This record gives sequence, C-alpha cells and structure tokens, in this order.
Amino acid sequence: MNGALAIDVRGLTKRYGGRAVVDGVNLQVGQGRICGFLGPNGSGKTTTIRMLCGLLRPDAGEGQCLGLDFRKDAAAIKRQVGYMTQKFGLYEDLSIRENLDFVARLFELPKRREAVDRALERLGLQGRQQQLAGALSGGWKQRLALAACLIHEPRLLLLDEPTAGVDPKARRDFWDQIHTLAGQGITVLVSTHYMDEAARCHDLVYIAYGTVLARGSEQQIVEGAGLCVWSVEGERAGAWAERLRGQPGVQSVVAFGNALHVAGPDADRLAQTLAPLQAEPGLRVQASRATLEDVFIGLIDRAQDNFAPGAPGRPQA
Ligand SMILES: Nc1ncnc2c1ncn2[C@@H]1O[C@H](COP(=O)(O)OP(=O)(O)OP(=O)(O)O)[C@@H](O)[C@H]1O
Repeated sequence: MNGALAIDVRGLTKRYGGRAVVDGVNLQVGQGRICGFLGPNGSGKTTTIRMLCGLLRPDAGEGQCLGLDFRKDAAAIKRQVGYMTQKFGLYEDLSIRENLDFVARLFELPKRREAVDRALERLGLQGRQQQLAGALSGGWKQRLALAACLIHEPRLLLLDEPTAGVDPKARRDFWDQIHTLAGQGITVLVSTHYMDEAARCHDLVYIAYGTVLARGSEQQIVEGAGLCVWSVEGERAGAWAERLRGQPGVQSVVAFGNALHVAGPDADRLAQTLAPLQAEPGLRVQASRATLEDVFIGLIDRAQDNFAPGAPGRPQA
C-alpha cells in the first residue's frame, strides 16, 4: 500500500448533465484513521463515497483504494469495503439475525453462522437477535446496519451520515464503536453534518459545490482559517444581530442563547465595528475562539460568492 494510505485518489470528478457535482477532488486517508467528510447538502459527499466503492463510475480521476486501482479493481475493492448508506437498507420484516444472515449469504461467506455470531457480538446485538429490524429504535437500527457492514471483515468503512436522526447517547455509543474499529486497523471515511462528530475524527475534509475547501485536523482547519470571533453577550444581545449583519468586517452573526457569535476574517475592521458596543449598558463584548462551525459557515459564504456571476475561480484546498 502506498505510504499506508487506505484511500489515495486524485482528480475525482463526476458530472451530471454537464455540471460537475464532484470536481477534481483529491482525497487521502491513512490506514486506521477516521476521516470526517463534511459539507452542506448536495456538496458531493455521497457521490464521492459511491465512486470510491465502485458503485458509480467517475468521469475522471485516478488513484488507489486499499492498494487497488479504484477504477479497474472495483469488484475486488467492494469485497473489502463496508458501505453504510444514508437510508436504512435492511429488511424491516426480518429479525436482526435473519438480516445479518442474508448479508452473509450475499457475500457468500463460508462459515455463515460464525460470521453472524461474530457480528452480533461485536455490536452487542446478541440479546436482541430475534427482534424484527422494523421494531428497533433509530440507534439500534444504526447498530444493526453497522453490524451488516462488518460481517465480511472489511478493511475500509464508508459511512454516509450514519447517525442522522439518532439521539445523542446512541450517537456517542456509535462513535465509541467507530473508534474501537479504527483501533483494530479499520479505516473509516464518514460523512456527517454534526460538529461534535467532526471533533471525534482524526482528520477532516470539507467539501462544497464538489470542491474541497479545507482539510486537516480540527485544530489545523480552525487555525488555518484565520477567522476572528467576538462574543456579544447580554439579555438584549439578540436585538443587535440584524444591525451587525453586513457591517464592515462582519462575515457572520449567529445567536447562541443570550450571546451572539460575530465572526470575520479581518481582525481590525471587526474590532472597529464592535467598538461602540463596548459602551452599551448590559452588553459584554469580548474576543472569543473560532469554532469549526464558524469556519465552515465562513467557507461556504465565500464559496457562494465565488459562484456569483463574474466571480473568479473557486478555492481549492
Ligand atoms: N443521479 C443523479 N443525477 C443528477 N444529479 C445528481 C444525481 N445524484 C446526485 N446528483 C446531484 O449531485 C449533487 C451532489 O449530491 P450528493 O448526494 O453527492 O451530495 P451530498 O453532499 O451527499 O448531500 P447530502 O448532505 O444532502 O447527503 C447534488 O446537487 C445532487 O442533486
């Protein structure tokens, strides 16, 4: 394998009706790493994932997945990849055990019973194995879907928004499981819209309009963005939101309870705009730390600008 990279693709491109929905994406994920794949709706995450596991034919791109040519060796790659789709894809009128047995048959596993038992045990599903999948809560359904992904002992997991709509406790348990799997050497590429989940990834890739806008660890992305953030706090802080939007140096204003998060890339202009608020009674104005969410909101705002008529080319990380 190339430098212990489980995924190493360059120039990945997919077009629909002449429009590139994935546009020259480079993606490298180290073996045993958890890489979070983030971006707004329709940014190209699912399309990228489906090209990586050989379900969609790319229009351009080259590279390797698990040391195999991702274009020529799609069949061999599929056998070593566990792909969890956004929607629950198992049979609701079969039990947990029957669903896993069905998947084991699809993979033509030689020792099916043992494989099913192993998957049940791995995800703590033994006690529920006779329950119908359709009767499970969202969290247990996700657990079953992950068990099904693991039944053929894949080396790479491609998880497409695996915890959408799942409660925080079940999401936390799911992520503990993901870390256990990564500890066993399994590589994980996981798309998510949740910032707390992004923080649990080793590496992050942020994509918008089919183009990668940022990559690195959470710390690298936040520091690399050079975004300045101020907190404007007080019972009447909300009344200032509209007045601050569009002012010099202000890129975004987001309310969190009694506080506004005011962000912008130019420290001096932002400080000048906020200076008069320091004298307002009942308002506390202080410099704050940028979060991943602040950075992503800033990135998408700028990316939209770059799509405007007459705008220059898009940024590429
Ligand atoms: N078969 C298709 N034909 C035409 N357009 C498509 C097709 N599949 C996807 N697209 C378009 O490609 C773009 C990227 O879609 P994709 O599902 O990859 O985004 P995503 O980042 O996974 O979004 P989400 O976060 O909502 O799941 C969207 O604009 C979508 O409408």
